[in-house]
Amino acid sequence: MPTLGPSSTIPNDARGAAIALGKFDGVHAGHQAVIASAHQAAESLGVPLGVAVFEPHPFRFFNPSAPPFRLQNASQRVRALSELGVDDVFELGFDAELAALSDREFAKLVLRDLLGVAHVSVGADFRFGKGRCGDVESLTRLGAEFGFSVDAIQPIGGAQKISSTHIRAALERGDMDAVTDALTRPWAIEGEVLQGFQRGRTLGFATANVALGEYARPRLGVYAVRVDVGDDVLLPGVASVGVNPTVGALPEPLLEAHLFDFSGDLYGQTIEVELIAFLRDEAKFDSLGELKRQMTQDVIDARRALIGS
Ligand SMILES: Cc1cc2nc3c(=O)[nH]c(=O)nc-3n(C[C@H](O)[C@H](O)[C@H](O)COP(=O)(O)O)c2cc1C
Ligand SMILES: Nc1ncnc2c1ncn2[C@@H]1O[C@H](COP(=O)(O)OP(=O)(O)O)[C@@H](O)[C@H]1O
Repeated sequence: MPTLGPSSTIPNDARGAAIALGKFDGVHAGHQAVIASAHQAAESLGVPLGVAVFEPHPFRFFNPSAPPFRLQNASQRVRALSELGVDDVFELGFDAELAALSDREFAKLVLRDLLGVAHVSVGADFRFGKGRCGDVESLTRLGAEFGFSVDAIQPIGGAQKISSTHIRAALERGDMDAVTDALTRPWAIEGEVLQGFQRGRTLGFATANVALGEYARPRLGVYAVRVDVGDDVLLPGVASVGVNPTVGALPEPLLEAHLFDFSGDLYGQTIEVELIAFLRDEAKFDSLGELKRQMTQDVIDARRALIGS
């Protein structure tokens, strides 16, 4: 999907929506509350429901060499938003031109001229415009000037407020129950299956390898997983997220998923791997025989962890 800029145009029937505006990386329970507020406005105004997101993530734009941190790729976000009943997702290209707009210019050029919004819902701590100059108060004032209503939604989750930062911290601890609760769905890595060193099949555990790319790094180790190999059926399996110290460490952690009771060819296909439960930390074994013994045990542990999940 091409990203939109202040000089883009959108189809006429997509204009005039009630939108939720933000980064929405993860589409977690807190984001869902903001989108529900826009949904209500869309229904009462009789207009489409839209979500406007920034792509790339503004943090990435300002910190090009920061470590990977994303909870979702752009197509996972679009799918999660469609499941909430969102009619249109507007990806606003976050570049030097957009970053330089003042809060008033953003409201005028993007919200009024480009999208023609009827309503905007944001999180209460939403900031926008050059140097984060705009906030809910200025957005509300600009809405009155440019003809849209504004709602700001307080964070949900009480003292332990649900946030992308809190989810990333839970991923680093391997606390997949906390991650799944906050996201309202398991965390999943989507990517193309790459060629590895072909050692897996000789060990008796063929593994479909997916690069982590822009995804946040979860705790390194072994997980019980469910894998969508492209037909919306979830296949059970066990996966390692690690650098494989036993066979000579990789420069970057890699996701390797072994699917139970499966023997197809997945190279080049896009698969989505849901990390359901953390089983153990990655270890360096003295021999391939010991690694293989542990992997056999991992399969048993993963099968058990997947029962009832
Ligand atoms: C369930 C599972 C657990 C694994 N645990 C470890 C581990 O603890 N230490 C390690 O060095 N590699 C571990 N690995 C990675 C293997 O070293 C790797 O899959 C194997 O070398 C095949 O690599 P290849 O796909 O590049 O051929 C694990 C892999 C799987 C599927
Ligand atoms: N049960 C399975 N789980 C995962 N991948 C499998 C399975 N059966 C066959 N495959 C295929 O085998 C490939 C992995 O084989 P492997 O020997 O581990 O090589 P690689 O080093 O490329 O990971 C996968 O990418 C997939 O195409």
